Amino acid sequence: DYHWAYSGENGETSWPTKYGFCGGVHQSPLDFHHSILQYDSTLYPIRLQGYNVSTTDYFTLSNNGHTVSMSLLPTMSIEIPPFTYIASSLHFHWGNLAHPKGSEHCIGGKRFAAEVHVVHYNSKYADVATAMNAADGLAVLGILLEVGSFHSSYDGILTRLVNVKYKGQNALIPGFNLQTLLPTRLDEFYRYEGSLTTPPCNPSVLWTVFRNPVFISLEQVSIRIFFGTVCLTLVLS
Ligand SMILES: NS(=O)(=O)c1cc(-c2ccccc2)cc(-c2ccccc2)c1
Ligand SMILES: [Zn+2]
Repeated sequence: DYHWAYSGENGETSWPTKYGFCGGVHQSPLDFHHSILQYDSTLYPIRLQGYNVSTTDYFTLSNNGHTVSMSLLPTMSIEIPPFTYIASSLHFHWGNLAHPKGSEHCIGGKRFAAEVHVVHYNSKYADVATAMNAADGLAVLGILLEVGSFHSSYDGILTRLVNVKYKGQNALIPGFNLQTLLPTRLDEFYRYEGSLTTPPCNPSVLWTVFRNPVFISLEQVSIRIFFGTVCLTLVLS
C-alpha cells in the first residue's frame, strides 16, 4: 500500500496523486521572497502562555517513522487574536547527508540547517484531529535553526534522540521553559495562511515563521535520523 515519503517513488511529486490537498494553492512551505512580502503593522507579537513548564512535568519524545515529535501540555497555549491555540506537539525537519540543510521554509532563497514546528490547535475545537480538518484549526510556529554556538535547551531534546532511534520508541523529557527554544524577537515573523507541509497537506494552518534563526552547534545539527527503519546516525562532522 502507498505510504508517502520524502524521496523515491512515493516522494513529494507523488503526494498530489494520493492526497487531494497536496500541491494546492495553500501548500506550505514557502520561500519568503521579498516580492511576496508585505509589512503588516497590525500584527501582534506572539504571546505564549504556560510555556515555562515545571521539571515535575514531563514531555514525551516519540518517533512516528517520519519524524521525531515531542508531545506538549494542554496547559501551554499561544494567543493570536481573536483565537487561543492550545499546544499539541513539536517536531523537527532535518536535512540528510545528500541535502544537509533541512529547513522547509526559506528566506530570500536561503535554506537553513533545520526547522522546528510547534503545532497548536484552535481552542474552539475539541481536539487537534477535529481542528486539522478546519480552515482555522491549526497555528504552527516555525523556528529556523542555524549552525552557531551550542544551545543547552535544544540539547535536552537532541541528546535523547538516541533513545527514540526506532519507530515506536518513546523517551521522557523533564519540563523546561520552552520559550528558550524560540528566538528572542517574538515580534519579528512571517505570517501566512497555509497547510500541513506533509500529507494529508490540510489547508488549515495559520503559519508564523520567526524571522530570526536560533543557533545550535554543528555537532547538534549533525545529529541526523534517517527514517524508514529509523536508524540514528550520529554524524559528528
Ligand atoms: N510540518 S507540519 O507542521 O505541517 C506537520 C504537522 C503535523 C501535525 C502534528 C500534530 C497535529 C496536527 C498536525 C504533523 C506533521 C508530520 C510530519 C512528519 C510526519 C508525519 C506528520 C507535520
Ligand atoms: Zn513540520
